Amino acid sequence: MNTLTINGLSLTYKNGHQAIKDISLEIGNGMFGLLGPNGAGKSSLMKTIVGLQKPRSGSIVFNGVNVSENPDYMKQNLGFLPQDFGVYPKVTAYDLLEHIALLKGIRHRAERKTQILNLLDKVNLSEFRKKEVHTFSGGMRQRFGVAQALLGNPKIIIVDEPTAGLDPEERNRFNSLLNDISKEVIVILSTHLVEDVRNLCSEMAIMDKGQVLQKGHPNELVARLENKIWSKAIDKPALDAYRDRYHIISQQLIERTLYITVYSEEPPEDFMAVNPLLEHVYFHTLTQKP
Ligand SMILES: Nc1ncnc2c1ncn2[C@@H]1O[C@H](COP(=O)(O)OP(=O)(O)OP(=O)(O)O)[C@@H](O)[C@H]1O
Repeated sequence: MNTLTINGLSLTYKNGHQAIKDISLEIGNGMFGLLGPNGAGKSSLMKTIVGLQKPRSGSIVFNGVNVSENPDYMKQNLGFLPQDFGVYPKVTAYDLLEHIALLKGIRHRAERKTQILNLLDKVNLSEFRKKEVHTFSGGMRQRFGVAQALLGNPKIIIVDEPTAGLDPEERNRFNSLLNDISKEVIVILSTHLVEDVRNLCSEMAIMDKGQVLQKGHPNELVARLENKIWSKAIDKPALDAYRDRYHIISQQLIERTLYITVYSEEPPEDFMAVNPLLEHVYFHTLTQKP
């Protein structure tokens, strides 16, 4: 079992912006979802975990090793799948993996070859190993990204917004691949897609404005909202009046009718009861007054 323990972590950028505020998390094997809107601080947290930037205070301990004091240990055990690689070189999938394997310090030629062929098989790209990576579709690129992240048998894999730009079929295939690899390693998935966290993660945290506002098991967080979520179709001009009276967690136009969803411990008059979902947990958390 791998463990990542983050304790009282804070990070302030040079311009004085505090992107991480006193975060503590305990993460074990399996998929951990880090959910939050744009600018919440997810990337800042992940970059700090992998050692790309130093925290102002607090500690990150991976398998008993303090990451700030011993950054090499994290590097040796890390697989990182960024949102986008930017430029895809005109080299074949096999050759690019070979290059990355060398950078990761896999020196033994036969071992490199075995790992690369196994990984290409795992991500379903064996038949495309001689194709140049820049010709790959979005889904193929993401699967290639997983293969490079898995080179060197990492114990912790960090994945930043992995399904952005994938079509539904590619997204399902990619998600099931992540699910398979997360059994024996820590996979941290940073995303603003509630659905991906619901489908994949056994533990999660919701971040906003540099803070962790909520954490736990998705099903348990959903269960806490049982009998507290209500919905109603309203006339748009009445929205402000409802806002004054109720804790509106989201609003949605469905076939030109405006529906509001509210959080209330007591049944509000003329509202429909709604079965809580993880998206209600997310919106309720983000709209709670401090
Ligand atoms: N190098 C930097 N210097 C100053 N401020 C920064 C820097 N990087 C990020 N920030 C700010 O820190 C906050 C958190 O940014 P971060 O990229 O961590 O959020 P995020 O949750 O990953 O968002 P996104 O999903 O848009 O990537 C934002 O307000 C951002 O503008």
